[in-house]
Amino acid sequence: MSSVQVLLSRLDPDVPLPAYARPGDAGADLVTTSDIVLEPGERGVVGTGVAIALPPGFAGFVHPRSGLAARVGLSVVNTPGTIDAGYRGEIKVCLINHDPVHPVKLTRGDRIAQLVVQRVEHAEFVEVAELDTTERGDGGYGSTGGHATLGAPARAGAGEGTEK
Ligand SMILES: O=c1ccn([C@H]2C[C@H](O)[C@@H](COP(=O)(O)OP(=O)(O)OP(=O)(O)O)O2)c(=O)[nH]1
Ligand SMILES: [Mg+2]
Repeated sequence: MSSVQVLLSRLDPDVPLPAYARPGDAGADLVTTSDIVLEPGERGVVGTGVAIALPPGFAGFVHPRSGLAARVGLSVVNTPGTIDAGYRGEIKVCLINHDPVHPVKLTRGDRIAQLVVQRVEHAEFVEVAELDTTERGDGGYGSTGGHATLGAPARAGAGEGTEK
């Protein structure tokens, strides 16, 4: 995998730097600098202890970790969070507990999200009178079918999805 050098400043010297867990991983894990308990449905912004200087033409995207999402319902409210190349502040993560029943307890140093660094383009928006015709046209939001349907309202206290 190609790599790009990203300058980093540690704002909290005692927490681990973002790191790729395995060779070839797309995301470098980010840690929380604070202990936090999120009640069901609650969100909270945590620091990661680092600031970065992405080169022009790159952006960072803060994604949830799938293991935490599946095991405890932890996600990122604005997933993926966008880190602009010009941003020099601390990378923060707006976490949310999607579990309907259990609180999520996080401890300083826990890996809570992952940063994906990608090349991005700036669009040059060119206004025209009419756009070209395509097979999809203006069909969206389930126009190709295959979407789920609503079931009966959930029981109070139900917390676990059922695998069928
Ligand atoms: O998960 C995130 C998302 C954003 N940011 C920082 C870096 C980013 O460059 C800046 C602005 O993010 P964004 O543009 O998404 O937020 P906004 O609400 O549009 O703020 P602004 O008006 O400052 O652009 O906030 C984070 O630290 N973590
Ligand atoms: Mg913005």
